[in-house]
Amino acid sequence: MRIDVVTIFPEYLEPLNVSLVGKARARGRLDIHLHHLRDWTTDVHRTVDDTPYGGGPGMVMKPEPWGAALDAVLERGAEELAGRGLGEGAVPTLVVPTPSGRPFTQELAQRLAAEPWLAFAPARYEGIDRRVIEEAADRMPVVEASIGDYVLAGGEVAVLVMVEAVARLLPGVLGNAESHRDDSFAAGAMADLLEGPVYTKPAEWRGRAVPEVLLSGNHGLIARWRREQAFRRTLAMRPDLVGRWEKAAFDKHDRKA
Ligand SMILES: COC(=O)c1ccnc(N)c1
Repeated sequence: MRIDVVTIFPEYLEPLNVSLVGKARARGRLDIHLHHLRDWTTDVHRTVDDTPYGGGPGMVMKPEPWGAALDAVLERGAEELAGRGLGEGAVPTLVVPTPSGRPFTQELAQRLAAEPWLAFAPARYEGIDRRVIEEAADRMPVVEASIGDYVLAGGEVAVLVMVEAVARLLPGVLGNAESHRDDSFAAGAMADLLEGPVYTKPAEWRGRAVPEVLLSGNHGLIARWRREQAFRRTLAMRPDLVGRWEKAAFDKHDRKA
């Protein structure tokens, strides 16, 4: 997967060089290119923002630098991907992190993980001039996504979240290929349930023993206990998900009947 990020704070994305994402890059699973938005400004002050039409607080990111930056991203990326035989005229899916976007969920992460090329447009200030997103949508898929109901100073932190959530789903990135099978929110038997408690050695620690069932070696009992624990945790922490899970479980049973 190729990932391009256009930003005025490339240093914010340094964490993409370490740990899981860093290893994926070193193994050639991920090819990440950072682009400094100010490289596409034309004035001596390298200005990327201006006052909002219609008045109001803060500043808005100007369309010209973004338009030129996205042109360059598409040109360079298409050349590189064509060189790898990934179809002439390939375009990225443009991901715009914004508090006014659709929820960034495990399902959306799975969808993005299936794409060969993603481009991220993190905004600062009050956001990017709307015409940039509209013009981009004329030439590539655009996904505006929020990582939660809160506002950040800039979208770069959301890019880190989204890239990590996507990268860990790429083949060969997580050590144990099954690791994300039972993730919270993953598809499959634990779909829509939160992950239950996990334990490791020692069997007793500060007077607290690991639940007996996990030491039993009875995989059927262990699987049932884990599902029950996941359901309890979901009921406690995210009762809103229980309805979805019950429906999915019912539909599955109903289909069998
Ligand atoms: C500037 O970007 C944000 O504030 C942002 C981006 C994505 N998700 C959010 N919840 C906020």
